[in-house]
Amino acid sequence: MMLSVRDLAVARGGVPVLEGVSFDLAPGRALVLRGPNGSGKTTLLRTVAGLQPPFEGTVEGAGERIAYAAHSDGLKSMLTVTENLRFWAHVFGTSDIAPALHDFDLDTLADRLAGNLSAGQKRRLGLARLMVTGRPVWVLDEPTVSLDTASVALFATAVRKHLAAGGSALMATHIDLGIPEADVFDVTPLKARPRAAKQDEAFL
Ligand SMILES: Nc1ncnc2c1ncn2[C@@H]1O[C@H](COP(=O)(O)OP(=O)(O)OP(=O)(O)O)[C@@H](O)[C@H]1O
Repeated sequence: MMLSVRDLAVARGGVPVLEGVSFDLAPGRALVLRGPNGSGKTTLLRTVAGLQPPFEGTVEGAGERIAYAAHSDGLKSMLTVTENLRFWAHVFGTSDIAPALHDFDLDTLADRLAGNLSAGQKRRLGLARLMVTGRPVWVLDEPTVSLDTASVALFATAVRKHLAAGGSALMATHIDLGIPEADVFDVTPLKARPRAAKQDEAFL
């Protein structure tokens, strides 16, 4: 298994928002998280990615195998598209940025400063970064925000290529990604029951 989540409860500000979350993610599989605004999808993804500790339960197989892409694109605005990807390739110990440029239709933008890109172009670059990490588990929070229809299709193709290569993906999204083979996990029934906050987490 790439990722095993067992009886996980996740919290914001020390208050649990979801509990009893269990799922497995196998190589080559994608899992789409669904649930209304504020239901805890972002909190769950951040916990799985190791950015905050579980309130209860366990996450196995995460850590260094995860590439996490959140709402903010994390781009260096004073570097070009190519320089951004080279930077991330260096950080993650990989070298080939050509497939990432190509698959996200960034070839014609390669020499533009990231800061001068449109919102959707920035998002494409942020997602292209996932490819150069070389990491097997992609954890994506609303990956298609700002993307037009054609770019959503590019993204879906890139995810499928990643799955075909034995990678896996965990994604929160409100739209249909065009990846019909993905499994769906609705967090709505897992809303945490009210209980006392854990004081020692209030400072995280
Ligand atoms: N610092 C905080 N302290 C307490 N509660 C918080 C804090 N930050 C966020 N929350 C609450 O935690 C809940 C879960 O938020 P989260 O961002 O995980 O939801 P989401 O499912 O990703 O929502 P969306 O679909 O709107 O992105 C929300 O009700 C939110 O208001």
